[in-house]
Amino acid sequence: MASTLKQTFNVHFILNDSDSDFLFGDITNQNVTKPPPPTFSSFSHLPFSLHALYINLFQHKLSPPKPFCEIFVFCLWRVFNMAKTESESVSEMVVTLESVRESLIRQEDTIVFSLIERAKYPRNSPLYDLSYASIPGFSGSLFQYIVSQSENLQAVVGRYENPEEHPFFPDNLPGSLLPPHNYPQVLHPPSASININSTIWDKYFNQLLPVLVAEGDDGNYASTATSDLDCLQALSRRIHYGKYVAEVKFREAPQDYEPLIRAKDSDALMKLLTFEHVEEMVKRRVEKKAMIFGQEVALCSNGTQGKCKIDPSIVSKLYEDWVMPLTKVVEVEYLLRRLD
Ligand SMILES: C=C(O[C@@H]1C=C(C(=O)O)C=C[C@H]1O)C(=O)O
Repeated sequence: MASTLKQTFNVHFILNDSDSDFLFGDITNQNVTKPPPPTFSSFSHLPFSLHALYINLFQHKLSPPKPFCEIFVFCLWRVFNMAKTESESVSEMVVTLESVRESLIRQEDTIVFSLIERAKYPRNSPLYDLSYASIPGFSGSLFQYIVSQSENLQAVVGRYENPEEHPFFPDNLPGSLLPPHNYPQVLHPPSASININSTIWDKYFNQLLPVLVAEGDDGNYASTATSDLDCLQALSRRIHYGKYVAEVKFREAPQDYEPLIRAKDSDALMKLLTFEHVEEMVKRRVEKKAMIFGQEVALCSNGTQGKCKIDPSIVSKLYEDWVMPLTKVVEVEYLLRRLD
């Protein structure tokens, strides 16, 4: 289905409002019918009724004067170009299993780099200690304070308008002050309520940090907090991207998913959306990335070759134990709402 849509978008020119309504409607409409191919009459809005004149000339077998031909060709070129640009921006909205997997692969880089950065600092536990900092008007750890303040600022500048982003402190966030951006409407709207950041937070601090960083306190709390937040946001974006994965899987096989969704059979949905061989590749690839991105780079041999800034097996374990399982939890949650 998705590849059919992609082909459709790539060949069809948007020439008037009703055509573009048709295309934008396609994204959420499962009963896609093929749009009519562009015909000569599609160019009827050419300036100065050129097309009517041209048809008359053709019908009467007259040959138009040369400058007229040139203007006509120029106008045609403009219309084709406008149509092409618009058609390309529409095709960007087309998501396929291949394109979402490419995005997940790119997000691995962000996650691995952010973990390497966090490992630069020791644990710095006062940052997370509820009794360490007393901030007037705020009850919580220094880290919670930094995250909630950062999210407030990010909300004002539009971060959470993007359906790929999910805040850790969603309550009482201010709205965006920016003009709205036209994000592609790919997801089924009820999925906006899915946010498993509290689970991600818990696993990050209780399972990942203890094995990723060394014990100790170097006082760099603000920098450490920035690194933690980078990791958490990258992990959150990756895991909630499961919404997009679920949407394309649903679109590609609604006949398989619909009965399970209606039966609210979470276990069967989980089984249907799981691809073990893909998960195996993901684990091996992130381990390799951690090894390559984290290696010491020296111009001449100084004994640090082969040394790695983080243990690559931690990253593959992280993916195996909770990044992929949580992504699939998001996928199931999404599918359970898909027919609402
Ligand atoms: C994300 C997908 O769904 C599942 C989750 C995966 C993951 O989190 O990397 C990989 C394969 C699938 O079992 C996918 O099919 O690509």
